[in-house]
Amino acid sequence: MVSTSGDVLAGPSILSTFREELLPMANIVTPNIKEASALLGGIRLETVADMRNAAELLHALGPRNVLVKGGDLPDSLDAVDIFFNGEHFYELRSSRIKTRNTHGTGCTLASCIAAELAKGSPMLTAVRVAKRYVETALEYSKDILIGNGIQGPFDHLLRLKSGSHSFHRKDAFNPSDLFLYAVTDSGMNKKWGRSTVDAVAAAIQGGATIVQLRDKDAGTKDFLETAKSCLAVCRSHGVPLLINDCVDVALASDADGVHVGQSDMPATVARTLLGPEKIIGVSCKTIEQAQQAWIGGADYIGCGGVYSTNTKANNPTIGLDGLKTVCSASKLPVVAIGGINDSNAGTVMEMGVPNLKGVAVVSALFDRENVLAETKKLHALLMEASSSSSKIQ
Ligand SMILES: Cc1ncc(COP(=O)(O)OP(=O)(O)O)c(N)n1
Ligand SMILES: Cc1ncsc1CCOP(=O)(O)O
Repeated sequence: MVSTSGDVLAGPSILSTFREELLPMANIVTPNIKEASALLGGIRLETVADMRNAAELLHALGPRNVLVKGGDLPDSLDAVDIFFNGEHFYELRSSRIKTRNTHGTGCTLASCIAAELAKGSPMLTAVRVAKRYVETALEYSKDILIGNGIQGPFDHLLRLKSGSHSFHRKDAFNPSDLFLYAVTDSGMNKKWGRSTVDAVAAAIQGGATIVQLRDKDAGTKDFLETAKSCLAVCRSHGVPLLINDCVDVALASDADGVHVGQSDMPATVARTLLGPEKIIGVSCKTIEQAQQAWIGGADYIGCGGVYSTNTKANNPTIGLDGLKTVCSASKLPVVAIGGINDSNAGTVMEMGVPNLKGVAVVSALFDRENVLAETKKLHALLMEASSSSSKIQ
């Protein structure tokens, strides 16, 4: 209806047909901000909260799912889209790519969603994969010069040209992926009678935005097998998978990166082994450790334990004050960890401290009977908390 360049492609005369005939038939509708506003009688859409409201109002017009695209949202560093399936909201973030070559992104996104659905993907997965494709294609073609218009087209054939066989793979770390960080525990999953792979699939389905495979008991061979199986699940959903501690397993499985602690391989050595594109996270409790992680080439820090936990023995807590201190001084994005669950995640996120991008949780997701339901609950709560702290990070 309204292109990325602002051109009106469908005038007001057909708005009522859109609303009354097309939307009730649609499986998903994917308006940008201007289109959502036009469909809703010209309402103002200026914040993520406005986008959630618009998604709900559009859903009431009949489509089964709504994706309000926030690429044009003023003042946001990331591109934030709101997905609503009538039950839950999902805030899907991606890095804003500086380029004039954005012509056709909306059509491409919708076509890619349709193609993923045809392949049998669930709707949220299809949307995530499509977003990742568009983001990767924009990055790939951001500098091409073609034609004379203000906006250039982007290049859909990157996969063939770059020789890459997996465009789901992350080539650059996106800090917004730290929003809901699921850290597995094989003991907990075994206790509840499920495999790590099934648990990871359920967490992703529930809204986990990054996964870490943490298994303190497995031998290298079994750990590698589990990593490969989980990687297949994560890649098909466009969610990064990191390996706890074991750089060799990360390398052998081609996972997206590692998370290392203070007594593990130093970040600088891990970076040399893994190369520039893999993600490296480092556990930090102090400003000095955070500084060192940055110097060592880490991408993010895990800060905690914030609250006490039974998941990790002999791990002194730093509390909310310790978290704030490290976050404020950190040059890297931060994820809070330790004793975080649905009773305190809101408090952590509502603090709105600089650099804090999300929470990492083990037992609140995996020491539970229903991983899917727990992840959905925590995701909804984090969404609420981050929008009520009215931060667009
Ligand atoms: C995201 C995140 N933050 C911190 C940790 C803890 O890592 P570490 O200090 O290496 O302790 P173990 O997990 O190895 O027991 C983490 N795993 N993830
Ligand atoms: C691995 C780790 N590092 C610091 S606290 C912690 C455990 C977090 O587990 P839980 O989320 O169950 O408290």
